[in-house]
Amino acid sequence: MDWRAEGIRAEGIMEGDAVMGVPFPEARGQERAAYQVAFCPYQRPFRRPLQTHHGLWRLREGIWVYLRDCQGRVGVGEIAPLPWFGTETQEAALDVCRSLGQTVTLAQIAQIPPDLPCCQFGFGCALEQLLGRLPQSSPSLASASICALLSAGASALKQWQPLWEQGYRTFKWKIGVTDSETELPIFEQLLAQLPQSARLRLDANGGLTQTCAERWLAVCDAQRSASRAAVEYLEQPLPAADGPALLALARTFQTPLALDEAITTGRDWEKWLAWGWPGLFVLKPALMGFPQQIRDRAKGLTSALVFSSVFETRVGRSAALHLALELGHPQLALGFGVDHWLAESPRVSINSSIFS
Ligand SMILES: O=C(O)CCC(=O)c1ccccc1C(=O)O
Ligand SMILES: [Mg+2]
Repeated sequence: MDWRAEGIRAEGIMEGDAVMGVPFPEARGQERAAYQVAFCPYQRPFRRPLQTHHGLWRLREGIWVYLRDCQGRVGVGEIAPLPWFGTETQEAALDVCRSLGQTVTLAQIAQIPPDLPCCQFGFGCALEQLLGRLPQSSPSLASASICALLSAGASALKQWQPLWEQGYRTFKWKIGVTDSETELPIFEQLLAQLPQSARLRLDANGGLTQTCAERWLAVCDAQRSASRAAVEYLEQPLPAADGPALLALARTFQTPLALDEAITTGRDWEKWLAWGWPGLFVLKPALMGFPQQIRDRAKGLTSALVFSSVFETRVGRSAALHLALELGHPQLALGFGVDHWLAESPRVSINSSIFS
């Protein structure tokens, strides 16, 4: 994969802001600036494998990207691929990093193509941090503004209380992992246990059939009128490709729906907007390309955006949370309560020896 050649050729057309103006408005006039570049792949195991409709996930892999300019200003970003959401693989991202020499220009970064959205995010965040557009420090957030991810199945019944005591008020529970005969009774137990002020998000990861989704939503609607803890929404009940069926469900039931797997690319995003999707949009910044594109895409949608983690380390998390605070609605908990799932975050250090 040699997109670098493209980037170098493209430098000729970098005078105007046709290309540069979009991803990095702060850097106008610096199109030819070259940055020293370094990268560091990491691996981070799950304490327990994460179970979703897509299967078991045991190891989070990604890459930290470092840039340094001629004044010694440094920025760091994270590439955290999620191929089962349609992004590039870790290997493809490593190919991109390895294909670079010791320096990269702004023009080359701006030319990373949309089929490498995690690379766009990683390099884009590193550059924005260096330019002062994204802060270097992580935001600190109260647990009440974060949604904590519970284990699938009956383990959730024992898991929510300690998290409640830590201040979490919104929880997410994966469904469509086993059959609904097993999951529905656990769901009803969970709702009965949770304090009335708690909110529960369900995430099927596209794993329900039409009939099953209707059953789940009928139960969710009934629970809403029973003034129990509320189901805030059901995320991606049907496969991403079932557009018309998803729209019909959203229009039939009271319980809101959220799109996740269905909106992984910019083009999907446009399509669902054009269809007039009445529900919520899950936005996983680390999968969504350049930070500036994320800002553009979020415009006018604030109250419908649910920001969500992809188990990135503190580098990507910090950038994603800054974007969430900038673009999201304060009443919608951020889907970043996932740290209890992973082994301690690998250490990230920035010092000169990173740059050869
Ligand atoms: O969104 C959240 O609250 C937690 C994060 C989460 O569920 C998730 C994390 C990694 C990959 C996919 C998903 C998902 O929403 O399906
Ligand atoms: Mg989801």
